[in-house]
Amino acid sequence: MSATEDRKLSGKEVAQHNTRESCWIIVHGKVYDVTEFLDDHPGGSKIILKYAGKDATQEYDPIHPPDAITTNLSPEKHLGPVEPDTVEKVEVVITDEEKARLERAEHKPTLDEILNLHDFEFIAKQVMPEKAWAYYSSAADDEITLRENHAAYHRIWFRPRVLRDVTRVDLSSTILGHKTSMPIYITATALGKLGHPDGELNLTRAAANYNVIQMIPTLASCSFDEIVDNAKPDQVQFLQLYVNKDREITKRIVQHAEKRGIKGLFITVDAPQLGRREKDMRMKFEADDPSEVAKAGGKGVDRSQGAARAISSFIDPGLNWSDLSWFKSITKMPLILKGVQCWEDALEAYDQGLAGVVLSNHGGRQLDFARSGIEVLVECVTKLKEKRGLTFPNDKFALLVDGGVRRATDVIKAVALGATAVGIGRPFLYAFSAYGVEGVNKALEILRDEFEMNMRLIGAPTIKDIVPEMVDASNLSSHIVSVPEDNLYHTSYEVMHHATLKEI
Ligand SMILES: Cc1cc2c(cc1C)[n+](S(=O)(=O)[O-])c1c(=O)[nH]c(=O)nc-1n2C[C@H](O)[C@H](O)[C@H](O)COP(=O)(O)O
Repeated sequence: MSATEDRKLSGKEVAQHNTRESCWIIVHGKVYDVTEFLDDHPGGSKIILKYAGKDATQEYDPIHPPDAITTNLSPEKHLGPVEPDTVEKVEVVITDEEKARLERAEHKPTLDEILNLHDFEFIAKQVMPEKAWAYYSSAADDEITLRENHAAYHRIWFRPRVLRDVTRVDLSSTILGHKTSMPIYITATALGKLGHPDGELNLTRAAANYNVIQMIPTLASCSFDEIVDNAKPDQVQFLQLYVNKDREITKRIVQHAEKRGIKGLFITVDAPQLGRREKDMRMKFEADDPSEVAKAGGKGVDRSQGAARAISSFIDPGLNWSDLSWFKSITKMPLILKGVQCWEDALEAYDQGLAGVVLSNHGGRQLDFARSGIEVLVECVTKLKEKRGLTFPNDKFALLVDGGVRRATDVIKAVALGATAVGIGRPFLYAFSAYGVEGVNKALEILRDEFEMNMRLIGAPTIKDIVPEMVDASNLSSHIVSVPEDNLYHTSYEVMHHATLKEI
C-alpha cells in the first residue's frame, strides 16, 4: 500500500511496520519500505530496526548523503510523503553532559582569539559532540603513527638564507597542473556532517574563498553532486575513491565524476580494511544483536567497531596493481594512489604511468607504526632519482604528502624535500565543527599568514626558491632523537580532565 498523490500516509500507519518482517522508516518527511534492505545496509540491520516505524532523519543525516536512501532503494519502496503532524516526535533527551557541551559551545573563544591550528583542535574537543570528536580524532591502535606524523616534522630544521629581497612573496603553485594559492589542499575526510550540519560544504566554500583544492571523499555526508554544485564554476576539485567490490558501482562513480569536471582521481590504497580506531569503537555504533545475526544467517556486520567499520564494508580488499589498466580504460582523469608508504610502490606507480602518489598513512588511522609521509618522501626522492633519474618537485609525477601538518613551516619543509603539495585533514574538520565555514576560512588565513612570514624568514620569495639546502633532515629517519616537547599539540592530544575553555 502506498500514499496516492493527494493522500499522505499517517504516522500511525507507518508505526505498524516496525518489525524485521515489515520495516518502514521516515526520512525527510518521506516513507520508505526498507524490509528487504535491512541485511544489505553497510551499517547493519539493528540501527535501522531501532527506528522501524519511526522518523529516522536525525540519525540518518550525519552519516548519509541526502540521496543515499533514494539511490539505494528501488522506486517501489518509496512509499510517499507522511502527514507530518501524525508522526510521533522522537523524544530528544538532553543529558547534563550535553547541556554542559552546549554551554561551552555558546561561550567558546571568538575567531580572532584563534592563533594557530592547534587552537581549533583544543576548542573542538570541548564543544563537538562526543561521537564526532571520537571519529575525527581517532587513529589506529596506540595512535603512535598519529603522533609520529606530527613529531617527524620536529626532526627537520631550517637552514635559512639571509640578505635576499623578500619584499614580495608569492605562495602560489600548481597541483597536477592546476593553480593553487599555496601548495596545500584540503584532503578527503569522511562524514563531515558528524561535526557540522553543512558537512563538506564548509570545505567547498572555504576552498573557493582561498583558492585551494578540495579532495571530495567517497564517504562524504553530503552527496557528491551537492558538493560539486556548491563549488564555483572554475573551482578545481579532486575525488578520493574507495574502490567498491562491485566494479560497476565504481565505474559509475568515476565516470560521473569525470563528467562533472573532477580534475584528479585519488585511489585510496592503504585501507583494504579500515583500521581499529579505539576512540571511535568506544562510541560503538549499534551492534547487531546475536539473535538478529542468527536470523540473518550469521550475516550481521559487527557494529561494535564504531562508525569506521559501519560504513566501509563495501571496500574491496582485493584491489591490486592489475586493476590500474582497468581504471585507465574507464577514465581520462589523472590517476594518483593515495596511501603509498615506501619507495618501491611509488616507483611502481611511476612505471605504470600514473600522475603521482600521496605519501600517507591515512592520518595514522590505518596501520599503526607506519612511517610519516614526510619520512617516506625523503626515501622516494632519493630512490626515484637513483632508479629513474627523476628530480622533484616533478610536474609529470607528483609526490604529495599528508599527515600531521599543523604549521606552514611543516609545508615548507615538505616542499623543500621535494613535495608538490601537502594535504591537511583534521584541522579543517575541527575548524568547521566549532565555527562552520568561517572556521575553515580562518584556518586557511592562518596558514597563509604563517607561510608568507616563514618564506621571508628562510629567504625564499617564491615556492620555487624553497630548495633542499634550506632544511637539515639528517635526523628524520632516526626515531630516537628527542625534540622539544610540542606542548600545544600534546595538550590537545592528551585526555583533558575537567579542562575548561577559560584555560585557553
Ligand atoms: C581525520 C580523518 C582522515 C580520514 C578520514 C576521516 C577522518 C575523520 N577518512 S576515513 O573515515 O575513511 O578514515 C578518509 C577517507 O574516507 N578516505 C581517505 O582516503 N582518507 C581518509 N582519511 C585520511 C585523510 O585523507 C588524510 O590522510 C589524513 O587526515 C591526514 O592527516 P591529518 O588529519 O593529520 O591532516
